[in-house]
Amino acid sequence: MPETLPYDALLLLSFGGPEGPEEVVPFLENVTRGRGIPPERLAAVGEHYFLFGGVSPINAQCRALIAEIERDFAAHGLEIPVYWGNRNWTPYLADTLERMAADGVKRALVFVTSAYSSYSGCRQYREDLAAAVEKAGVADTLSVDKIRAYFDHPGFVGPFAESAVAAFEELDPEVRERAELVFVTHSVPLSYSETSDYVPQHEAVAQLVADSVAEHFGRAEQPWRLVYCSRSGPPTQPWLEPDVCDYLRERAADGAAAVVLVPIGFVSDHMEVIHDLDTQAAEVAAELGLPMARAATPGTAPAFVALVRDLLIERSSAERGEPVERAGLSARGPMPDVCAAGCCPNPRVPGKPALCGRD
Ligand SMILES: CC1=C(CCC(=O)O)c2cc3nc(cc4[nH]c(cc5[nH]c(cc1n2)c(C)c5CCC(=O)O)c(CCC(=O)O)c4C)C(CCC(=O)O)=C3C
Ligand SMILES: [Fe+2]
Repeated sequence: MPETLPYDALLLLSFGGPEGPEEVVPFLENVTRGRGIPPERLAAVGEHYFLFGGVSPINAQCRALIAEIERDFAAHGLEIPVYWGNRNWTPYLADTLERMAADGVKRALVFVTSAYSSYSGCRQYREDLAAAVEKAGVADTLSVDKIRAYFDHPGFVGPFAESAVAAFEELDPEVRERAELVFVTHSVPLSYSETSDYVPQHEAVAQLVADSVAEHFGRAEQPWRLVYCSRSGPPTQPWLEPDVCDYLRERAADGAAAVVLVPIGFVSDHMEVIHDLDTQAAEVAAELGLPMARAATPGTAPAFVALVRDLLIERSSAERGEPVERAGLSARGPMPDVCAAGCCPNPRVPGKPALCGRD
């Protein structure tokens, strides 16, 4: 597998989620340990999972993506094995690292199922990698690098551009022309967004997708708005706003004709998408009599699967000291291979060891 040297494995690293009712509470305990989430919020989020039989969609989505990555690698003659580990549920990252070391893996490249920079989407994964390498006792035998943030890669933006157009086309032709384009991502505390490019990166993706929509429908310009879902934390702590449901109420009051929601914050239909958008926001829109369509996430779109291969080859070439072409559609990307010292900090837990960064 010369194209992927010096790497001898790819590790898909994700969030993890429960796969049965009895797993919901222990999963939430893993996620929120030491994070000061109010008990009411925790109970409410538990209910979101119970509404879906206690099963998060995320693990099945990771399995499906890995199956497609393996097929894509084989079709392109890449023989590198693909492993899977999660931060918050089985298969736990530390267990996977232990198995990789036992299999003889020496240097792995990590693909995280989060496209943007922020504490939650980047450094927290790198801190968990540091902790898991320690826990697995593989620090001396197995090293890991992390693939850069890929928010503006054509393999991520392209599927959203297509699905946004498809969502407009789902709407009644009567309202399609006047439908408003609304991008949705996961809210984070302002203390995270102020210390990362989280918002400008989303704005860059939103503009690219809006440009594609405008071009497809032959419009001079397609206005858009970025809104947020899944706020948690105590009410006293400021988070990114507006919330998607509040925004829908505001737009309906102003006489909006229809909305197209594009969940650019999510690589697949996570709980936030199937609950906060398809259940909660859809309910609010129905009450308001506001027609709503929701664009698909990349999931296992061929372009997104190919993105993983492209980023693996990009990073492998870079590590071999070869010149590389880096795909990136915005002025904000491509991001550096190795995170800058002190990037994406969590002001509440400073100084935790993290891998894959200059610090
Ligand atoms: C930016 C971001 C992403 C995107 C980047 C990425 O993909 O990693 C993300 C992903 C996800 N978040 C997820 C689930 C949860 N996140 C929580 C809590 C929090 N998320 C935060 C941010 C983010 N989260 C933050 C700032 C908190 C507060 C606590 C803290 O400061 O860390 C809680 C606790 C309860 C609650 O308060 O909601 C849960 C259950 C799932 C699984 C979904 C599924 O099952 O399909 C996924 C993919
Ligand atoms: Fe989250």
